[in-house]
Amino acid sequence: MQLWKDRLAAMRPTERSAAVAQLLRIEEEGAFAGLVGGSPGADTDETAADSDDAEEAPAGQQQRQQQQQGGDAWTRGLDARDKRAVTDLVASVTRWRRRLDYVIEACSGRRMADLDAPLRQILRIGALELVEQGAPSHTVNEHVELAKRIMHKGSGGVANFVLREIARRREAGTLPQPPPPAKGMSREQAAEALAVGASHPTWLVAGWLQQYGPKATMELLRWNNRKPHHAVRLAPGLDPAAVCKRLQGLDVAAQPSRYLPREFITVQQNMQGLLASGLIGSGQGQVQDEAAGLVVALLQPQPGEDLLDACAAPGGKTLFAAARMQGQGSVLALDIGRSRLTALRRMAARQQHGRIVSTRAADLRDFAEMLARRRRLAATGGEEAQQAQQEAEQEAEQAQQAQQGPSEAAEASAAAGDDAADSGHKPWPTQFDRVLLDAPCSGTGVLAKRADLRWRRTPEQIEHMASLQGELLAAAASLVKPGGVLVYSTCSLEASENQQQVAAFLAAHPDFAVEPPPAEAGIPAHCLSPEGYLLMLPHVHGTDGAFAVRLRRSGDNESSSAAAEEAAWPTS
Ligand SMILES: C[S@@+](CC[C@H](N)C(=O)[O-])C[C@H]1O[C@@H](n2cnc3c(N)ncnc32)[C@H](O)[C@@H]1O
Repeated sequence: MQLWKDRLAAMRPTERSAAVAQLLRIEEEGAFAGLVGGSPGADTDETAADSDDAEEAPAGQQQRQQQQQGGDAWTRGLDARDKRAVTDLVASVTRWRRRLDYVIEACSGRRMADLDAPLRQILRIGALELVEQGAPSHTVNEHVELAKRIMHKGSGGVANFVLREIARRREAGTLPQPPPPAKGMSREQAAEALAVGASHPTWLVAGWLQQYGPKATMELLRWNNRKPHHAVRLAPGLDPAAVCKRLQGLDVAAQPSRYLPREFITVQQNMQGLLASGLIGSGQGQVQDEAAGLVVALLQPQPGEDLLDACAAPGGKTLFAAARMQGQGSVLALDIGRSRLTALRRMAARQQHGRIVSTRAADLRDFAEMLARRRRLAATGGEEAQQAQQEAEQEAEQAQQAQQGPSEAAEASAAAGDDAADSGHKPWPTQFDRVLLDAPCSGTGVLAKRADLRWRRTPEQIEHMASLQGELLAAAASLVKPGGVLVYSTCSLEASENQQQVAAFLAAHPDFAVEPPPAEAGIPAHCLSPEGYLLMLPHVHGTDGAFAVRLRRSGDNESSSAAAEEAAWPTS
């Protein structure tokens, strides 16, 4: 183990030392910038709690597990308020990292890459406090001490020199500023200038400049650097106005959502007060962005229908859909991530949806292939059809046993007060009335909440995701009944993951057509693009970014459906 790790673990933690530890985890282990030592489900302002979006990094999962097991040495002894301060500090440093590095490099004449990793984090924290938060110059002493304790005297000397120089230049009004974009710059130069100033990767800004233009890009960059606000979906039957009134009494600035006023509220500030109110802890409210809610509104699940949520975990949309179905029908929540489905089942039971929600851990492509085979067998009639039916029943039972240990089954059953534990036994249909494909994506629409994501994404990943999305979309389409509805959604702002996916899908699936949402779906007109897509832009709508399209499968064109299915899933 590196020396600094031992030293960090041995010292009595402070907010700054804990922040250094977490920043190192993000930089070296790919952890995400949120939730330092908090309890799961009680995430505060800067967490991934409601960005039911981009996948959770394995390191992030490890971190959650560690926290569930009582936290780690680096936060031991810090109370909940301190931990939230650490979370905020980590998020701010992560968000402003590129700009802070620019200032540090300009003031020190050294490249960040040449400094040791812990010293980089200390300098970033110090620079943030001095440059962005107006901390008094004498706080430099504390950073110097921290550098000496975690590393050695020499590191303290570097911290002293660099941070004093930043403080001096701040007093003199000569802090180095990244050059703003100017006339005559090439597009690449303008992207670079904007990206350094707003602390984003250049390639991302260059793409947005091309797709959205300079004005919208600058607004989006500003949005991503603001402290995010959150929305909460309320349990059915709760009156948003009454809940907001109660919260206002607790000094929580809350109001009914302007997009989903009957089910959501927004919380502008004081998330701590919200958590203290017990609304989330009691299961009466779930942190969920309004844009995610609108995706479900676009899907319009109806009581009594069979619904497949094809990429369901962690389950925010599954549970909202189940709430809309009022306990009637069935919701199959499928995801490749088995452990995240366990959490989803617990939440479903807690929110009284255990009766209609069942889960399945599988790759959607394999699952679609399996059901296509079952349909083919069933279509042959006779013995083979019976075999298909038996297979379905056995399979559902096995899945139930594999996924639900006895204690969990009992818990779900008790919490739901019904036969929740048996709900998974019903064989799934081979095609569904409605299918939601909330695809794995780059998550570029949630960068305000996921400060680390902007540094983790690469153009190659987006290319890879786009190709996966195309495959998942074809698989999901095969699971839609003739006449049924397919909603494809992402929390990405990239055309390659959104509009271009739809265009490619429609070209390969003539039995599907875009269906603009009917008035009853309640989607405000200004949230829809001219093509009828749901398009939530953070800087325009004040929500997470989201894209969704509602596609209707024709009911009378069986041959083209079958042809498309055959093309997607060869029978061999
Ligand atoms: C955007 S997240 C879904 C968020 C979820 N709909 C919600 O609202 O809480 C995408 C999900 O797709 C899952 N996934 C990725 N590849 C998959 C595959 N091949 N088959 C099934 N699920 C997959 C990931 O595990 C992740 O949970």
